[in-house]
Amino acid sequence: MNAPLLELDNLQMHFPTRQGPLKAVDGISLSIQAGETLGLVGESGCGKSTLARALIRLHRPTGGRVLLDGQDITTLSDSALKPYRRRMQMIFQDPVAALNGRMTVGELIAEPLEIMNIGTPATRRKRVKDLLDKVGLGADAANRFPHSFSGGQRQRVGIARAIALEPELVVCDEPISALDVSIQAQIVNMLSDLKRDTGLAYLFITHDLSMLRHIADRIGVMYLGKLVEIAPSEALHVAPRHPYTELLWSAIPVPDPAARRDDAFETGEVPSPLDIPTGCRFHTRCPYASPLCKATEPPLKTGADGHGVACHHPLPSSPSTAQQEIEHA
Ligand SMILES: Nc1ncnc2c1ncn2[C@@H]1O[C@H](COP(=O)(O)OP(=O)(O)OP(=O)(O)O)[C@@H](O)[C@H]1O
Repeated sequence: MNAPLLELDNLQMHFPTRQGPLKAVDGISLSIQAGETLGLVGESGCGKSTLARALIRLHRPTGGRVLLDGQDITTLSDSALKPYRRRMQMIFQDPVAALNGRMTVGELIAEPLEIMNIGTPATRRKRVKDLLDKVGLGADAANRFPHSFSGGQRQRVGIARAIALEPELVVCDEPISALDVSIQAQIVNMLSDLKRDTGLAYLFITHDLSMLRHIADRIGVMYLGKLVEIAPSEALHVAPRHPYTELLWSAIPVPDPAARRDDAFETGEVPSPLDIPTGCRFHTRCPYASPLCKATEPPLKTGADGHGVACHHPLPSSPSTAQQEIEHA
């Protein structure tokens, strides 16, 4: 396997609060290969956005390392980061909301090029036109203001701006969750086409697990600031090994009521990241928890098949394996 495009080594992002450190990201190691789509899932508040922001250095991590192409960028100053910034971009839920409403779409898309001193005004105008074309907006969109656009069109503007500098990694933080269902598929297909055409990699954060199955090469599952499972997308859907992943999957709506799975177990409350349980942080909600789980945090162990799980009592990797395990017991 090639050296990863991006590598996180025990990354931490703790926020100081009056009640003590809030451990939003609490020691995550993972890598993203060039051209790969890594999906990231987990309940609200588990630290997905914080991880995304720390890895593209919108936050300065409080511990661990971020390596881009082997270069340690964890603590680089803003000026030293500049050449790395163009290689990693982010798409937000409503990217235009955060931008200057007085700028035209053309100005918004050209802005990253200007900041990086790329091209002349004329070549930038040409590039904006090409980018608008690429995201399915006509060239006349350049002179309009984003607030006059629909949600789907605004997301296209956000994507054009994100890809203006030809990044190698784009972090997509819930890019479709605010859009009508009919528009969601168009945006996802466009992102897939861009990946096919340019070979860029995505970190894709979403609550839409069924969609992720189709677009992600691998999926990571986060719980209370930790990565509890990571595996090739299909393996994670067909044979999740962490009880928390099983819980997430059991919550996916099934179209055919007759095929609906029983609720795996009562979900209970997610503990506060200000007061993380001892041992395995999922043990307070886990039906399989043993005294070991309460006492000792399980490390993430990855098998030869690339399936990693952090659990003392992982679920069997497939029904046949389960049978073998029973036979050998
Ligand atoms: N700047 C900050 N200061 C203090 N706490 C923060 C800050 N940013 C995030 N948090 C806290 O960190 C935790 C993780 O938040 P984060 O937004 O990363 O979760 P998330 O998994 O992305 O949630 P969602 O799916 O709702 O977007 C939450 O408890 C949140 O309140």
